[in-house]
Order: sequence, then structure tokens, then C-alpha cells
Amino acid sequence: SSNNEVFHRVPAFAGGFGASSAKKSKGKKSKKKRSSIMEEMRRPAPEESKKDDTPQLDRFGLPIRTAENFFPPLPDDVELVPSKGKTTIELVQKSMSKHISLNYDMFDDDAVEKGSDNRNPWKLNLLHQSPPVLEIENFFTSQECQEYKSIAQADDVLQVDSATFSNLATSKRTSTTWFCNFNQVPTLLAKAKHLLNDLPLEQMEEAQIVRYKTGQEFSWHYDEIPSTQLANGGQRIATLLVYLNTIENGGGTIFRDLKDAEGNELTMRPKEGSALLFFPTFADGTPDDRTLHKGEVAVDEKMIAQMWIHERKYTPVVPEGNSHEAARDSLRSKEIELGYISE
Ligand SMILES: O=C(O)CCC(=O)C(=O)O
Ligand SMILES: [Fe+2]
Repeated sequence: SSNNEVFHRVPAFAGGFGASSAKKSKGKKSKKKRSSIMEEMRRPAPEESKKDDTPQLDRFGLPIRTAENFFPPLPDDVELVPSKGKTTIELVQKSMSKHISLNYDMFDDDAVEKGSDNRNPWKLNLLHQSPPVLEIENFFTSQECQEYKSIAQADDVLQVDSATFSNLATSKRTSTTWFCNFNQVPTLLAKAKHLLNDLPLEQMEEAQIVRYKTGQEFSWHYDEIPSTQLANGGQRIATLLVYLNTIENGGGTIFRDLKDAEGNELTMRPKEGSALLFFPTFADGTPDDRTLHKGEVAVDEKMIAQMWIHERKYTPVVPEGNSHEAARDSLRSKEIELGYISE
């Protein structure tokens, strides 16, 4: 199909590694050891062993991991500072001190984009202070959202391979992912570059468009990359995702350990054109375990465009032949069109 020149539709397991740092592994190990002994002690006598509520144990006698029990709780002394009150650019900048730089000059004191006369301005909402989680309202126009949805929906040829959960996996992802060629998504590239203070194109991972149909989800995970797989571009220092439609029920992006200003589990409800920006690791590549999150089970169909930002130059791996270089011209045209640079 000619669509294959534009993007490839691939099984949904790629992206979102559900990784764990050395620190987490240690915590997990001691936890599992403890519960293993507990399980041994509670093991039913042989004549009872057919009961349905017998815990499922693996060949080491450890409880079988599920997406819900795999991730250890954060230590009690970890810093968590929810957002209170209204967002100012000063507060955003302060909360971002250990992270990739934003283009602070483009915003006024109230974190509203300056001088965007005839369109809805970008507006930063600091959803959480430490770790920082930001919403960027009006990141995409409605028309841009439609355009990006159709990039994915144009491909009706290849089969979807969805469920990817096994005992060995830490996370379950049942959505469908389309990997875009850089030269097909100049708006996303130009806007990410502009927001992230002229971020080099080479640090951007392949853009993805993800669709969740009713009942589909991406369970708890970290966006960081496993420590054994950092050769290509190092860590993911930022996650940028753009919601392509507004959703009333289900499909939120939820952070397990973060609270909103009212004390509820921090949940971003998908809003057409809004972007969510958060940081799987600090700018130096140290994982930030506080950003454990999930894409909640969708009720209404949900679509997002997303991109991860790397520490260093990243070499694209999909689709075949994809390159940053091939996107230079379309990116430049888009930057001129959006008024980010002059001709
Ligand atoms: O769909 C969402 O709300 C979150 C997606 C996500 O966390 C991911 O793709 O890594
Ligand atoms: Fe994620």
C-alpha cells in the first residue's frame, strides 16, 4: 500500500518500556523475598491446595507478577509537591530546575503565550510541582488534531497485533501505535522544538500516533528506557503527548503517586489539542520513579500523538529509512508558517 511510505502500523508493544532502575530492582527484590517467605508460611496444606484462592506462585515460589502489583510503592521520604493555586511562569521555571529547559521567554507572567493575535494562545498549567507535570492548552489547533488523526486512520491495510501481556511483562498495552516518518509530522516537530527552547531535532524519538478503542489501555509503567538499552541517544528526558480528541469518560492519563490540588489521584482528562509534558528522568538521565503512570482504560475512542525527547542524538529505527535529515525542509517551512523563525 502507498500508505506504507508514510508510516508503518506495528504491534503495540513498542514504546513505553516499563523499565526499572537499579534502585527499584533492589526494592523489588527485598520485597519479593519477604512476600515469598510469607507465601511459604501461608501455603495451604496439600489437601487444600485445589482451592481457587490459592495464590499463583511461579517456580521460585514467588507470587506471579501482574501489572497491578509489580511496581513497589515510593519510599516515605520522597519529595512530592502538588500544585497549589494558579500557574505563573516563575513557578514553572522553578519547578523545572532539574529538567530540560522550556522557552520561558515566549510566555507572559501568567504562563500565557505572548503575541498570538489571531489564534488561541498556548497556556501552561502546572498540574504538579515536584515532579513537574505540565499541561499546554491549545498546543494543537482543532484542525491539526483532525489532520493527525487521519494520518493514523489512513492505514487500513495492515493487521493490528494488540495484546502484549505475559507473566514476564511489567505492563499491558492494548492500543495500536503508528510510527510516523519525521517528514510527515512537521507541526509536531516545530511545536516541540519551539516549546523546548530550540531543542535539536536529533534528540527526538520517532513520533507516534496511538489509538485506544473502547476497553484498550496502557497499564502502569515508566517511560524511561532500561539501563541496558541506552546506547541510542541515552535516556528519555521528556514525554510530550498531545490529545487529539476530547473525552468525557475513561482514557485519562493517571499518575499513581501524584495528587491534584484537591488531593485526588492526578489525572489528565484528554482534551482536544492539549499537550501533556512530564519527565521520565531528570536532565542528567537519572530515572524519576515518581512519574509512574498509565493510560486508563478507554471508554470513548482516544487518540494521541506523542514523542519522547532523548538526552543525546537519537538514530531512528522505524519506519525503515526514517531520518531527521529528511524532515529539515518541511520543518523549516512549518517554523516559518507558524512565525517561529523568519525566512
Ligand atoms: O495514553 C495515555 O494517556 C498515556 C500513554 C503513555 O503513557 C505512553 O504511551 O507511554
Ligand atoms: Fe507512558
